[in-house]
Amino acid sequence: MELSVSSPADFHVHLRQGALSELVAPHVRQGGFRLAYVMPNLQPPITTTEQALEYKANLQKIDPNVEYLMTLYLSPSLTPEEIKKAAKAGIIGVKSYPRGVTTNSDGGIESYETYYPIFEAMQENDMVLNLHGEVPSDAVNVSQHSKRRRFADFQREKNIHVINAEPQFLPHLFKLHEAFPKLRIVLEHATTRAAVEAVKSCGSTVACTITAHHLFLTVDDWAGQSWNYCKPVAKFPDDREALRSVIKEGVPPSSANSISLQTSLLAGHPRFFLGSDSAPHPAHTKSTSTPDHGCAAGVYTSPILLPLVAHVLESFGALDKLEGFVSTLGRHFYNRQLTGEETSKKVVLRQLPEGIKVQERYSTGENVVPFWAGKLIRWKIVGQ
Ligand SMILES: NC(=O)N[C@@H](CC(=O)O)C(=O)O
Repeated sequence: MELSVSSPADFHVHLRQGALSELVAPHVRQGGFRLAYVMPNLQPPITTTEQALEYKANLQKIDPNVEYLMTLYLSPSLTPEEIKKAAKAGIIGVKSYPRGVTTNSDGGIESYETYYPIFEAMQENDMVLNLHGEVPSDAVNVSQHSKRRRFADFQREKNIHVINAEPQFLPHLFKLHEAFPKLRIVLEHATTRAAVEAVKSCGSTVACTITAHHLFLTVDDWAGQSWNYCKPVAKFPDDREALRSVIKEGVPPSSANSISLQTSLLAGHPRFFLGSDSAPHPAHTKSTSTPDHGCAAGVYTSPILLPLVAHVLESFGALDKLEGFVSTLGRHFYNRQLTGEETSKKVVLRQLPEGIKVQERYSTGENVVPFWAGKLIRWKIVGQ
């Protein structure tokens, strides 16, 4: 059996810098994708229009055949004037990382209200706010435990940890949406039923990305297995079920905005689409850790992305939603609809009942291990 998909688009991908970028940027195409929405958490982070355009030019040198959509990193140096400039230069979004929750988030934000003038400018200039939807953990550590602590101290703690960090973030999403109803907001890489329900309950300006790996994994798969460790961490089976169900959901045309009846019924919920959060790390930072520093957070899916998504959608009976999930719906939200000519440029997948093994690692100067390494996938790209 063969399937074809029009111009797949990955609406959340980490393409890194330097030698790692040289290795991983070409994997966007190799994985079947034509558009990459590029994350700005480099070192130093991408905080200005100039930096974003320079980064884009570097990526274009590595692979000119991908459309790169650029983002800025939300930080105190960003101003409403810079937002206007960025929008004019074709930069699409601003990514918010709460301080300290994930890779390169030390310069991340501590309070959303501080940034209201930025969000106002983004709303006016039709830029997208991309949210890493977790609040920082405040679990008591061992050394604090050993000190004498008053009851009031315990009450003040919010008991936040990797499992509840996403649900605890959702009030911020509601507040932002209420304050800026016209601002397009994407809750990135949702992992919980609570997040799915929250996004559904918001208006048409709020959407949500889902990764391929979160459709496979639950907590049992990363506890003790560093290659599957990413932020937000995969949650419980019921949460994974919610992610799978919303992809399968067909919706009536009234709530599908301008998407046609036929497309909306075939495509799944119109505000949930793929953002792989493909996040490569040098292999040694994933496989070893010290008592002070755990392993790096991030799962790498770019080189196998389209076959991987087809494989997992097939496993839960959603193969008919593939094109909506990886192309049409995200493109619709981001106003990157295809022209007639582009629609006819298809990526073709062939089903391999016996499966094909995922490569164990990718190397040049750097060495990166992909998700599902050594395991079988039932789909292969045969034309693009
Ligand atoms: N997802 C991850 O675990 N890691 C991402 C950062 C992020 O998006 O959280 C990375 O840049 O490595």
